[in-house]
Amino acid sequence: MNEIKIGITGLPGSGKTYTLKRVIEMLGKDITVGGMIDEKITDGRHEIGINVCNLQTGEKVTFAKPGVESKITVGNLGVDLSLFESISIDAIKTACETCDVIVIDEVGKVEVESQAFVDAVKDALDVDKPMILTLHKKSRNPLLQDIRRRDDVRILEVTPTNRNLLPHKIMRLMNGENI
Ligand SMILES: Nc1ncnc2c1ncn2[C@@H]1O[C@H](COP(=O)(O)OP(=O)(O)OP(=O)(O)O)[C@@H](O)[C@H]1O
Repeated sequence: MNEIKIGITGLPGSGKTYTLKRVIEMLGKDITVGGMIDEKITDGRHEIGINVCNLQTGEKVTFAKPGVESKITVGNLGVDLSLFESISIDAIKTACETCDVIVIDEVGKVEVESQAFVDAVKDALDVDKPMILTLHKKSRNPLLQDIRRRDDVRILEVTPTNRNLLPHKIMRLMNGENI
């Protein structure tokens, strides 16, 4: 597999995580995928929490929930960065050491508040392995700006029109096609 790094970007709710999950399914069981993924919890109408999951072990923790006192918030959810770090940092480091493909979902406004996460993402970008990241589209955070400027990261935007095709395009890029 090609050692390509792909950044999936797009507006909130455009389908970045969905695209990433489709690609992971399409990679199949013979490829080991590691890293972390954010998962929104809803009650059908409102977001009531955010989990961070270790893709390899399945371990997960709810790091944003109502009632958590924090300077960092997402709507009415308070963010506990130390809970976020308790899963994400080890998941990224282990993926860099042991997996075929590294996944980081997502490099977003909340996540970049964690310096340990920022450092882990920077280290992962220097590993010679295929990598897929999802990226907040508008944030001007320095890490996101750096990733957008790197010439070894191919940035692809999910839109309502391309969202069913994009996983196939990503697979072709990972298989070394020059498209
Ligand atoms: N290609 C698709 N086909 C069907 N449903 C989709 C598709 N892409 C996304 N969705 C649905 O749209 C919703 C939002 O998708 P998703 O969570 O992937 O967006 P996101 O860009 O990661 O959002 P956020 O910016 O909030 O993290 C989800 O309920 C998802 O299941």
